[in-house]
Amino acid sequence: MQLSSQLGCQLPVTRCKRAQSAARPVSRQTVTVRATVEAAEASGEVSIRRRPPLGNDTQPCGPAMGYKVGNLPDINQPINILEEIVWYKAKEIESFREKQPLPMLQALARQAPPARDFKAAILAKAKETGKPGLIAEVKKASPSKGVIQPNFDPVRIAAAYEAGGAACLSVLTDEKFFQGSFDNLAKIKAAGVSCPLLCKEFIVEAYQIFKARVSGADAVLLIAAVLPNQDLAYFMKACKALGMCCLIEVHTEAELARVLQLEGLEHHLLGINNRDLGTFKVDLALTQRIMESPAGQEVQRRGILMVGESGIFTPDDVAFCQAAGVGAILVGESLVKQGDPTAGVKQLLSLA
Ligand SMILES: O=C(O)c1ccccc1NCC(=O)[C@H](O)[C@H](O)COP(=O)(O)O
Repeated sequence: MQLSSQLGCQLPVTRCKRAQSAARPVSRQTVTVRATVEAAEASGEVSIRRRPPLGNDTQPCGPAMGYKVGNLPDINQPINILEEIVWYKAKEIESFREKQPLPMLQALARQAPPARDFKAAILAKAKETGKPGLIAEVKKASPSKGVIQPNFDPVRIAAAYEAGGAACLSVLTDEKFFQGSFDNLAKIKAAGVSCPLLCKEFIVEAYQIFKARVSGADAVLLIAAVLPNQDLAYFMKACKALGMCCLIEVHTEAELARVLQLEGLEHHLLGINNRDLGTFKVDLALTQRIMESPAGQEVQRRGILMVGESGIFTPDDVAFCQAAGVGAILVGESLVKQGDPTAGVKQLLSLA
């Protein structure tokens, strides 16, 4: 594979630089000056820090964007759940890599059946139903709600979503915080479900993209709060080489403005996640606000497929997101907790 030598480097350049700068001592004053909510929101830059490679005991992990120092008892603690998840990923990836080194995954990826067209499946379903294309999420648990579906059978749920009219499926693979797994993804793929599959993971290394592909994913999630544009571009390139599409997720208008500078977005999807990662509150009005902003208008002008994510429970919520201008919705909790997910999908999309 052409890209294998480039992708053999596990740390994109920007991440190496961040790790170095994290090693410098951080004064309280620096934190006070730089770490304001306004600065984080206005910049649209990455708000999630990486854990220093040698651990927080030996290296401070840097000022926390978005938090006033008075609100943060210890800058070496994660500022929110997303940062906590991302810090844990380093350990998790290391343990995966011990069992399956990258060259092994790359060889398996070369033998895998080709990825299916995630974006085309959404557009086709939206045309057929007149509703936003549904990405239905196979989600057992979450940090905000704990266990959502105790009677969790990923293959049964995936097949039921497809029968109800979902365009694509999202499969949570994070084990520690969502009780998901890459095995669930592989099982759903092996069961012959024909909806294209999104690997819902917290990607920080190209290794995870290969693991997703080998497990049957057709698309992966990339989170703008975690990844600077240089990393996003690098991972988009890796996905393209593997025939996969990306769902690039933003939480703010400024993040959207930043990711709009990336090339080739027309082949991918952008998502607005309505969940505040500090409070866990979901607010669909965020999708509306961002779609009405100058960056949102640019998305519409350029015909980029937009996804409304999180907190969608009723047909009215679907109509609200559609009116805001999104062409797809990503729904987990409200569908997965239903006894009959097929009926749940039909009801949500008001399909006969
Ligand atoms: O779901 C959470 O509690 C959560 C917490 C921290 C980071 C991400 C989280 N969820 C991931 C998602 O984006 C949702 O699973 C997805 O958008 C579906 O949301 P919902 O329909 O509200 O289950």
